[in-house]
Amino acid sequence: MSKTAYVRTKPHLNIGTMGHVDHGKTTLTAAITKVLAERGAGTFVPFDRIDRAPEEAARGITINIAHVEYETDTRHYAHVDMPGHADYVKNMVTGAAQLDGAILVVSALDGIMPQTSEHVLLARQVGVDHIVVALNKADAADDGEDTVLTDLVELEVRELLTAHGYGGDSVPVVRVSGLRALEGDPRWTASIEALLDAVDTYVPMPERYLDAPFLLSVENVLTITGRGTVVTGAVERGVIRVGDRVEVLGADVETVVTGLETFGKPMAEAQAGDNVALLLRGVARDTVRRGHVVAAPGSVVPSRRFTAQVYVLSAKEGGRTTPVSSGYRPQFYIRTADVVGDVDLGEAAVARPGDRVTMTVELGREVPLEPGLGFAIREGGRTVGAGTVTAVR
Ligand SMILES: Nc1nc2c(ncn2[C@@H]2O[C@H](COP(=O)(O)OP(=O)(O)OP(=O)(O)O)[C@@H](O)[C@H]2O)c(=O)[nH]1
Ligand SMILES: [Mg+2]
Repeated sequence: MSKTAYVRTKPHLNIGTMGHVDHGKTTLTAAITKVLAERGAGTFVPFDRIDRAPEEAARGITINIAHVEYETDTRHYAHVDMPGHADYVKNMVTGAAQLDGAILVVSALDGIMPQTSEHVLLARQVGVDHIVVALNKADAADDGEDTVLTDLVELEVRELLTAHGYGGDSVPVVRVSGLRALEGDPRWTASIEALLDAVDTYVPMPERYLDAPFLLSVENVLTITGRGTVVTGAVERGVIRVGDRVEVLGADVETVVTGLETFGKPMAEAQAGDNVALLLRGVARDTVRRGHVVAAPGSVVPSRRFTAQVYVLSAKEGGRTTPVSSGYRPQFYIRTADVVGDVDLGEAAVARPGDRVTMTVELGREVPLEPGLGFAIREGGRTVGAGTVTAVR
């Protein structure tokens, strides 16, 4: 079996759709691949191939993050379609951690809903610097030439983005219909073209740290029968080649990368920003888990204790209604890891919803940490805080 190798002809970026449940993220993702496939740049991925886990098909919602790839005239994109449902925000957090830009999908019929705001807040926290808005369902929002309702939703979205430091006045807001574009209606396929142009021009090519030692946070682990254990994720920094030695932090094994693929295409070398699958020599499937980190041997020292600047979400933002104090033990979502941690608030002693505080955290296990790293704090299935590491102890 020989597969066509991946050829890097254009800059590669990671983007994704986020937003409230049922606002049309998956439909829009399918529509984007359809419009580009008709341009001759990629393969159409129908809705039911994006939402493909059996539980998803049954419930009709996106649970796991789905990846698709496509190309515009100037760029190659890996696109993650993130879940909108509140229970699955944790997947959204780890998906967003690797995004260079995001398409915020807002239904023009419904306007801003709880996960619209939550996703914008989390995106800011995990370092997504550029958002383009797709005001979806524009086909159904207004009658005829009257766009009063959609105009109001647009204003509301711009305000929300400004409130989270995104410069809402300059963010592109494109009125689209994923559904009508999928059906081939030329007015609405044009709206998808306009959205893609906005992404191409508004989301800048990020700086890639190619000279740094290799690091990838494991998003998924799979077994390829007869070949071994494969881990997937986005390369955070550095370069990796077939034959390179790596260590898996968390599993405490050192091994060799014996295969490298991106979207099913073999590659000899992957670099920061690429979405890849790494075949690891002689590693048992159950020793590696999501949240482990694959890195150049000896290049990172994992730790447990850190100091952070944290924003405690207000009740209105879906956070707690009561303050937290030292001894609080929520879950910390760091890169793709999900680890329990003990909070020490020092002299402040308590933090109320809506407060910005400094805290020291003692994690339940060691993970690679560094100043500037963003994370989310969750408890009982909801996000209660978002922070940035300021010092590692
Ligand atoms: N009228 C209209 N309906 C749409 C449009 N886009 C999506 N829908 C409908 O809205 C519903 C939800 O669409 P999805 O694409 O599954 O929404 P989602 O945001 O991916 O939902 P989750 O992944 O569960 O958060 C479906 O019934 C779609 O057919 C659109 O542009 N116009
Ligand atoms: Mg979906």
